[in-house]
Amino acid sequence: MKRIGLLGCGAIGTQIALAIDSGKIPAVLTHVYDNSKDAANILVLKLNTKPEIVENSHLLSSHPVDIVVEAASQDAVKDVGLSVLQNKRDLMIMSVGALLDESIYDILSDACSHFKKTIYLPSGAIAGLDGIKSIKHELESVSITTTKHPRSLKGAKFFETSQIDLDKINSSTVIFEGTAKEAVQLFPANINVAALLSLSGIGSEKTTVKIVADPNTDKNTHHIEAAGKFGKMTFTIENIPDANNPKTSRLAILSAIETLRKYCSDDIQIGT
Ligand SMILES: NC(=O)C1=CN([C@@H]2O[C@H](COP(=O)(O)OP(=O)(O)OC[C@H]3O[C@@H](n4cnc5c(N)ncnc54)[C@H](O)[C@@H]3O)[C@@H](O)[C@H]2O)C=CC1
Ligand SMILES: O=C([O-])CC(=O)C(=O)O
Repeated sequence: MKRIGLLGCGAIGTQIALAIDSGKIPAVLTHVYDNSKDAANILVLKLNTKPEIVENSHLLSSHPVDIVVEAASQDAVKDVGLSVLQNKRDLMIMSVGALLDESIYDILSDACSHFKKTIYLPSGAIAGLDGIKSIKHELESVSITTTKHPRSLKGAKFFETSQIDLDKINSSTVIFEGTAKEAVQLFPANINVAALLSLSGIGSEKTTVKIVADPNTDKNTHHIEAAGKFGKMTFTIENIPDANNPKTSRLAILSAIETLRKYCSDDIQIGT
């Protein structure tokens, strides 16, 4: 049975832990960490099989786990990613935006080959990455338009310098247009999907992002358009937001659970 260390006990981390506890993921959750001690304690209370709460994030991979699952923040990836691989553990990353920093990407990618370990990036809150990966050498343009309720965009770095007041938006409004690289820096908890799209396709400078605040939506919608020599692909994913964290879609949680289930099972593997 695989042993899992969990970094981040919020919306995604909690559902992953419950999926392990219920046997849906055939593994044991042995260690957890969250910057918020309360978040870690509340999670452990919900579990039948209690993991140990470690004192800092680096300690997760010093224990004999097979994989560390990051469901915390881009900073957490930058802080512990390398040490997880150096300790010869696999790593699953949800805060994929961190990898659009080329120096972080190169360090982690080199460490994977050096230590013979793998980083897993679940498809998160979107679908279609199998197709994008297959046609990446023939891709000419990729765009993603993400529409969320203003409450799901609150707290983003973007608003520290923008004049836009989310509380005053009363109809669907484009609040950001730019590259994926800019988007993940300005909206670190909202647009990791643009990082997944960039890494699967033509990179973060050529992948374009539009973010729309719509007070009349109750979904997190991602509309992707890709075109090139191969033809054209469009995907629209209308996600139900998580009840505890409206920034995060239910699909992101389920894709994390499915990626881990696959990692922990000897099974037929479907898809590219
Ligand atoms: N790849 C994808 O498609 C998606 C990725 N995400 C990303 O996944 C991550 C987790 O998402 P949620 O669980 O919804 O967030 P959340 O905000 O509900 O939970 C995050 C937890 O991590 C903790 N945390 C934050 N930084 C930390 C650090 N440096 N060290 C230790 N603990 C830390 C927080 O205290 C919090 O309890 C976020 O970065 C989010 O942006 C979310 C949705 C989709
Ligand atoms: O869950 C979503 O809809 C997308 C999201 O927050 C992200 O990509 O960071």
